Amino acid sequence: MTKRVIIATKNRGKAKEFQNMFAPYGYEVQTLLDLPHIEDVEETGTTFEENAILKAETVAEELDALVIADDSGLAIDALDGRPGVYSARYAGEEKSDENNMDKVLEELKDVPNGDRNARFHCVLAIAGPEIETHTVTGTCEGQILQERRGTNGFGYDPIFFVPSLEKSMAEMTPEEKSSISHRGNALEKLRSLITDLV
Ligand SMILES: O=c1[nH]c(=O)c2ncn([C@@H]3O[C@H](COP(=O)(O)OP(=O)(O)OP(=O)(O)O)[C@@H](O)[C@H]3O)c2[nH]1
Ligand SMILES: [Mg+2]
Repeated sequence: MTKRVIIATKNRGKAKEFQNMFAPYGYEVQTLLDLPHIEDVEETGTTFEENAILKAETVAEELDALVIADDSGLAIDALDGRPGVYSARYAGEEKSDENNMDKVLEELKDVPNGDRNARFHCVLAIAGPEIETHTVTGTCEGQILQERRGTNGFGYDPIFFVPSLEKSMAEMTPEEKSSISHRGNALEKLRSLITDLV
C-alpha cells in the first residue's frame, strides 16, 4: 500500500515542492487541490504559526486524519518585515505572483544592493485526531534582486537571491531549492520530530 500524507494547501507551487520532497521516502502527497470539497480556511492569524495551526487543525478535523499545513512568506528588512504574513495577497486579493513581485520591486527601487536583505519564513504545523499539534520553523536568508532572474519555482522566487548558491531561487533545480529553502529546512525538523512519519 502506498503511504500517503495530506498537506492542507491550495498553492500549486507548494504542492509540487512537497511532492518532490516526500517522493524519495515513498510517500504520495495529497493536497486540497485533490480534495476540492474542503473549503479554503480563512487565515485570520497575525503570525505564520497561528495560520499554520489554523489550517492544519481545521482540515485535520474535517478529514479526521493526520494533516500538515504550511504558512510561509517573505520578510524584507527595508520594508520593516513586509510583506510577511500577507505575502500571498501583497498586491491584492487575486494572489498574483507577478503583481506581488512588481510591487516589491517598485517599493525597493531606490534601495541600494547592500540594503536589500530579506528572508523567507516557513512554519509547518502537524495536527491529527491522535496527536497534540506541533509546529516547526525554517528560514532562508537572501537578498532582493533589482529584476527577475529564472523561471522555476513560484511566488517571489525570481527576485530572491541566495548567496551560498549564487542563484535566484527561480534559477535553482527543485532539489537545490529544497536543500537550502525555508520549507526544506522546516521539513527536515518535522522529520526528526515525527520519526515514524517518513
Ligand atoms: O518565492 C517564494 N518561494 C517560496 O518558497 C515561498 N513560500 C511562500 N512564499 C510566498 O508566501 C506566500 C505564502 O502564503 P500562504 O502560506 O498563506 O500560502 P498560500 O495562500 O499561497 O497557500 P495555502 O497553503 O495557504 O493554501 C506565497 O503565496 C508566496 O507569495 C514563497 N514565495
Ligand atoms: Mg494562504
